[in-house]
Amino acid sequence: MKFSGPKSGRKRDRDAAVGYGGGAVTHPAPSPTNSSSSASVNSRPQGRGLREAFLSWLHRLVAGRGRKVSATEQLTSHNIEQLSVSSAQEPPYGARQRFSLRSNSDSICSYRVSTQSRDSAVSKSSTDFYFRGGNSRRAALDLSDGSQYLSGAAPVREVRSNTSIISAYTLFRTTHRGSHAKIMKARHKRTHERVALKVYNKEQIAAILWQNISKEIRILTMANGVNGIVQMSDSFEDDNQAVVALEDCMGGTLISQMAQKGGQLSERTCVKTVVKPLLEALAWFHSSGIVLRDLKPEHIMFDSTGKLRLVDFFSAAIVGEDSLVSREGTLAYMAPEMVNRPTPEEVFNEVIGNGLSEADFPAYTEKVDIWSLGVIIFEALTGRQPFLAETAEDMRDMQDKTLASHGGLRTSLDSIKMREYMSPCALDFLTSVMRIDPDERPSAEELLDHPWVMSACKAPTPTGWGQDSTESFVSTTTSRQWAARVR
Ligand SMILES: Nc1ncnc2c1ncn2[C@@H]1O[C@H](COP(=O)(O)OP(=O)(O)OP(=O)(O)O)[C@@H](O)[C@H]1O
Repeated sequence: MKFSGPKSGRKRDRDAAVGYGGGAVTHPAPSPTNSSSSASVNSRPQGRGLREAFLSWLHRLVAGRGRKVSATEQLTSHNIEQLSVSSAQEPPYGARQRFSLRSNSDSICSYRVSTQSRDSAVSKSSTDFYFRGGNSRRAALDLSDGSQYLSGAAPVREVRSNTSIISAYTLFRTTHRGSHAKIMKARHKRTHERVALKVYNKEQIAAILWQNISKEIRILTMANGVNGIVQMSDSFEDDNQAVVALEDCMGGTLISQMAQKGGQLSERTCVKTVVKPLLEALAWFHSSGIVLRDLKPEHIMFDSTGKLRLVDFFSAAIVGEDSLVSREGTLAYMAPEMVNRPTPEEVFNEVIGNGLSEADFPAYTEKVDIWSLGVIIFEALTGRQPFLAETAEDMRDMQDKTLASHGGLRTSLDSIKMREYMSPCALDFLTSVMRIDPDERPSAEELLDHPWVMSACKAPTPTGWGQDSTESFVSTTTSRQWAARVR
């Protein structure tokens, strides 16, 4: 398989986000021959075609959204396997078919079904079922674990009219046009609360990524009350648009804070205002099975009191639901194991076209976020991005060369005349984080105990942005002791 390389992360601008190129995925109309199956389906009325039973079940499943479906209508992944395998019109591996189905539902779900073909030599294969309900809504259903839907455990969101959320606000002002959404500042008419409305126009997003919007809303719902994560006060989604009302992070991004401090942060300020709260937020995400995949300074914001708030979970993955195989994020902050990955569209096309399953691609882990954290801290302390390249190949080369060279990161610091400004303890922190081998990177939880973090947080310095100091510091606990503990 050959995949196109990501865009460069050199320029600090919104276009640097990569991995979302390509057009919308098309969903062909169902072929009548697909329905000619001879397999039987358990728990379904006699005499009904498999395809009709399947359609009916899917329809009810989506329409019910979390309501219990009666036992006679249940069609398990085992049945789907039979349906796929016994298809009359067998594609090369027997188990791959695509259905385009109609549904009146306005629910949002996009799921893949992994099937196993008994008749083919391929042990794993995937089938993607796509729904197009109402106005070309795309949704697909994960039948591999239909139980969560059948039992009513699926998250059910209130669906309201677009105007009801928008009309609650006034004084709109667009402040950012991103790759997926527009950010508008506004004020709530009744409470006078200032919000940042994130407005997605689905026409401008590849259909294969629509599910990411619902996922972002879900993650924001999960993060309710969690420190270090932007708080959502309202959300709305329909066929064409999604709007999320977020707390307004009036302190700006890490980039703007660095700019105000002359381009870089002192170590103490960096640890207290960025590293520690970021590690705490990451520890929460990772223990909740969420991998961010697009951690960068533009997504690190601050509220009016200077408290860190992470934003933008469009590219995040939920472990166990999403496969961690495709390339996401921004090249400059991408972990080495992520850089040469295929885009989501490329993975999708491989699955549909070549009989591969997503499970055939090697998966990465939450350690991709730990790498990004290292790059961000390096940048916050030095004002420079440690790795800059135009292409994925160059980036991998640079990561390897920098870290494998004698002196590693120290050499990079020498080259930008920064070594004298970084304490040995800070350098030790960065060196332990920026490892080519993800297994060698400590977890967020472990990093919270790193002497650099511990000692800076004990020191009696101002909280928030307050008065900054240019002083660097060395911890009393040796980094070696910490390293021995986490190994
Ligand atoms: N809650 C918020 N309060 C204030 N500003 C925000 C908020 N959320 C986002 N922003 C601003 O909007 C920018 C883009 O937000 P976000 O990354 O969520 O959207 P996006 O469409 O994914 O943009 P991009 O493609 O640039 O990443 C942020 O970098 C920040 O400057």
